[in-house]
Amino acid sequence: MDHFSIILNKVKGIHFISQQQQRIGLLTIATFISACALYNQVFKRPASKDNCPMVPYTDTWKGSSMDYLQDPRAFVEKWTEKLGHVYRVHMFGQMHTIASGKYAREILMSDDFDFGVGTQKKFDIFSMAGIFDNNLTGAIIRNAIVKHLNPHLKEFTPHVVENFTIGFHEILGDVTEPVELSHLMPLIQRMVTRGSATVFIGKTLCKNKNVTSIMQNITTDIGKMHPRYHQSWLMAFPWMLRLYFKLYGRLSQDIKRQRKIMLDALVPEIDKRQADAQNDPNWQRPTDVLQELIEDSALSSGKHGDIYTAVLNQLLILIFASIHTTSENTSITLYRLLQNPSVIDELLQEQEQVLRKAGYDPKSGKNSCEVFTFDIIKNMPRLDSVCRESLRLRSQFFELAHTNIRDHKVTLSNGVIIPSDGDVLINTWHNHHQGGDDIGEFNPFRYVDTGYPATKVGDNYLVFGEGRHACPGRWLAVQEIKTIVSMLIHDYKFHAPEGVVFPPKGSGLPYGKVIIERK
Ligand code: HEM
Repeated sequence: MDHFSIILNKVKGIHFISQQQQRIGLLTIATFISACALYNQVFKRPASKDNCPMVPYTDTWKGSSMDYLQDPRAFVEKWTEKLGHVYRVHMFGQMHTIASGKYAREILMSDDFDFGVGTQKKFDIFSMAGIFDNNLTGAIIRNAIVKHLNPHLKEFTPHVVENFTIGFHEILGDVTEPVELSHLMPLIQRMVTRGSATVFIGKTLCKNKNVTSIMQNITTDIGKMHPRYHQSWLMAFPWMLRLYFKLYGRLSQDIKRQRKIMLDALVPEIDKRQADAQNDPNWQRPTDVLQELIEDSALSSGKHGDIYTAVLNQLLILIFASIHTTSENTSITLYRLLQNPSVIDELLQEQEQVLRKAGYDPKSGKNSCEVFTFDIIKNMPRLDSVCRESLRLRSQFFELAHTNIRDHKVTLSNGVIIPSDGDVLINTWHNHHQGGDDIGEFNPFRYVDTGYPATKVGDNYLVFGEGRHACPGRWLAVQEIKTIVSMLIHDYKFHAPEGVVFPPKGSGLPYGKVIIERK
């Protein structure tokens, strides 16, 4: 089967007029795109006039992609040592500038570079989710989080904790006998989804299982359709990759079905809220993100389509940014604890002290729903440090793609030129490994009393980015991670009978069987 038939089969539900027309159309597009790609690679290589060193490569199409993917850690360490903080690597069909040290900050702090544009070139999850809003802006969701979610975290916490418990029971029931899990992710994803759903869509909609199932799985489901898993050759053709993303979002029956389920739930809820706000004198305004979006003047202006579609698209952006990221990082923290069980004991001692000080009897058998309030969690510096250390040590290498969005070149302070539309990857691994001799080790209480909580971004902690676009949801994320860890270690005993593996490549997500037993 040729490449174009394969794309067609992968992009579900394509219905063109005839097979022959499909082929002619796609071959024409592909020939044009390949010619442009070749032109870009041969004639538009970034100027070497800026003396930026480059990782040598022989394969014009793959560049250094395979070397990097096979052993990213060795690749990053070798070339950073040889070439320094800023160098070029040809990967995934194009030249990238790699930046570490202070140059990472220079990129992240600059308005000339954009994370959204850079990321979408590699994985345009918005198009793949059927979001085709030309006026799309991240400012709306950022505003809803910064102005309305973060200030209310404390009051959200009881509902979030209650829903973590519901999520736990949905997956594991009462755990009357020890339960074996092949991986922690499904449990954590459900807990994070249930907890986040109360904050995002409110106390009524969060009970809709069809909606929460989509919230939990849509990022992974779309991720699995990325060509890197089934048509990796497409990665060498950035233009074709973009075409694939768009076609998938336009034609996938799965996406159409998921959007319809979400809309079927959202439309009556939005209608009801709008009617109640107008007609019910005793109406109590919900404090969730959904209400902020309904009232957002830009979304109701019609510029982003009808209000229902506009709100759905913003909620999807929020879901993509939050559920999978928080679930992954909660699992990473828990696997670190499973790898270092003595740290769990130390965290339990901290819990006991904090709970006693707050007037709880830790042995009273009270369930964790009631005890883990916002203030209790805030008073656990050792837990916070474990969290920061676990996230810092995550296997991440060249991340946070940023594109020069200006129509002119940008020159970094060392003279390196980033052409218009040029891409920079941040060498997170290098920055996260700057410090003392033990910086590569898991030192759980490294950050206790240092003034560096898990939410504080910095040059050597880029988990949440840095600068004006640093993750606005990190307070909720860290609060969720710490609460889930606290609840689980408070009520259950955990162990990993076959050990835990932190793979140095791929997603970098740790794995290992886990046995959970009620205390
Ligand atoms: C551990 C979990 C999370 C991680 C690791 C994470 C990481 C990130 C990173 C690296 C960025 C890009 C920052 C930059 O451009 O410099 C980002 C942006 C963003 N995150 Fe998070 N995030 C997490 C959880 C959340 C949560 C829970 C929310 C929502 C409540 C959220 C909402 C956003 C939004 C809206 C942006 C875009 C900000 C903008 O463009 O101005 N994230 N996040």
